[in-house]
Amino acid sequence: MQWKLFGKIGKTIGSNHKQHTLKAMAFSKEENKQYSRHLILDEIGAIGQEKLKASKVLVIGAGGLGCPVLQYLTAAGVGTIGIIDNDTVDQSNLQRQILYTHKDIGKFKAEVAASRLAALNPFINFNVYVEKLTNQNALNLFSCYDIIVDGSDNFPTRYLANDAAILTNKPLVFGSIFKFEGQVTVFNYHNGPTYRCLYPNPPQANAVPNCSEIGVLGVLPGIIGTIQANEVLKIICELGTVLSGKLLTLNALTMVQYKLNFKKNNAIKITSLKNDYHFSCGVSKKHQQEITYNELQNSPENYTLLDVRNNLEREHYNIGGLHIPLHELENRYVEIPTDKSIVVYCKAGVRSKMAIEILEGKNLKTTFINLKNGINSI
Ligand SMILES: Nc1ncnc2c1ncn2[C@@H]1O[C@H](COP(=O)(O)OP(=O)(O)OP(=O)(O)O)[C@@H](O)[C@H]1O
Repeated sequence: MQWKLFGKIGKTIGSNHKQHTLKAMAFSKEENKQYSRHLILDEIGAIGQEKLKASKVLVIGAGGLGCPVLQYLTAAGVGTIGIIDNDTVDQSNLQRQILYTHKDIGKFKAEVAASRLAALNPFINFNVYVEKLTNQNALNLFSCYDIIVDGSDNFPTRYLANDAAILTNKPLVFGSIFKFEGQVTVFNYHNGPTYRCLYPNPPQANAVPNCSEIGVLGVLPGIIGTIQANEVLKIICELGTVLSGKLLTLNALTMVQYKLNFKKNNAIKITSLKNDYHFSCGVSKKHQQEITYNELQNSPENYTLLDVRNNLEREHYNIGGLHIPLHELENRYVEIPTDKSIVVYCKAGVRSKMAIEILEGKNLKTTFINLKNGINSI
């Protein structure tokens, strides 16, 4: 596993924060100054701050949710923070991923995040993993931390993180966002309810689009990520009531929030990680032909292009071809010529897959091919 350390290299102190020998931790004059507003809180004080320093938290994803989680955990003085993300900064991330600037476009998020966070708090150890969380690395990685925070944006990662948290006996602080709504809860807290108790069945193939497909209010991950960070601090400092068995939902437009109770389902047993989380989460159950943009460029005359993005995206940039937005496809598929194979495209290759599923049910006498990773790949 490839990882780097930023900031101060700290002592390794067990895997369960409750077992840390707190008296071994001493704060420098500088740390005392940095954490002074925590230190004067009766509920945190020196003991709580020592617990924070002794704790190790892994954050999956340094995106919309990960950025505020990381900032507040760093500022609060969580001693060791792991950041796993294999993605690079894209200009469209800057609307909500507040650790990054224009200068960071194209750089690895996990690396940029760690160097920015080290400037915020030089007393923290950062472990940077520029890779994807997979069923190959999850168990080893999770076992190095006390608490896991899920800031990812996809179902395979959520089910994988859930199962790995159960197998390594770690609390998993979950957050998710969709347009104007967010959810937060804590899974597997003291063996409490898990993601599979709340959502036993993964959604149907491509049934739920992600932020790049549907959009998200920029401030929403800030709100939800901050609530996730709050849960982490509560767990470490043993404060308040942890959101275990309770799903907090928040609508940023109405500011209405609910706390929905859910129970542990003892019939659900996780004994090992699954071989293929992509398959089990239905990202692509049915095999679809795919073509890369480079392959398409070799013989464009052999294909008709079909753009299924919305009007605004089309106006902003397109690579030609017919334009039928996904939501109009059911009514307008008859407009598609069938003399050539159809290469369907969208921004990231998700809506185009949904479009192909629809079109394949229409018995048109042609072949539909997905443009791999959409026009993002150009
Ligand atoms: N399995 C995984 N391992 C590591 N990081 C992951 C994994 N799955 C998702 N992520 C990361 O989680 C972050 C989620 O961030 P966010 O929801 O803001 O979406 P994004 O991918 O950055 O942006 P967009 O969806 O608009 O393209 C991303 O940086 C992504 O790389």
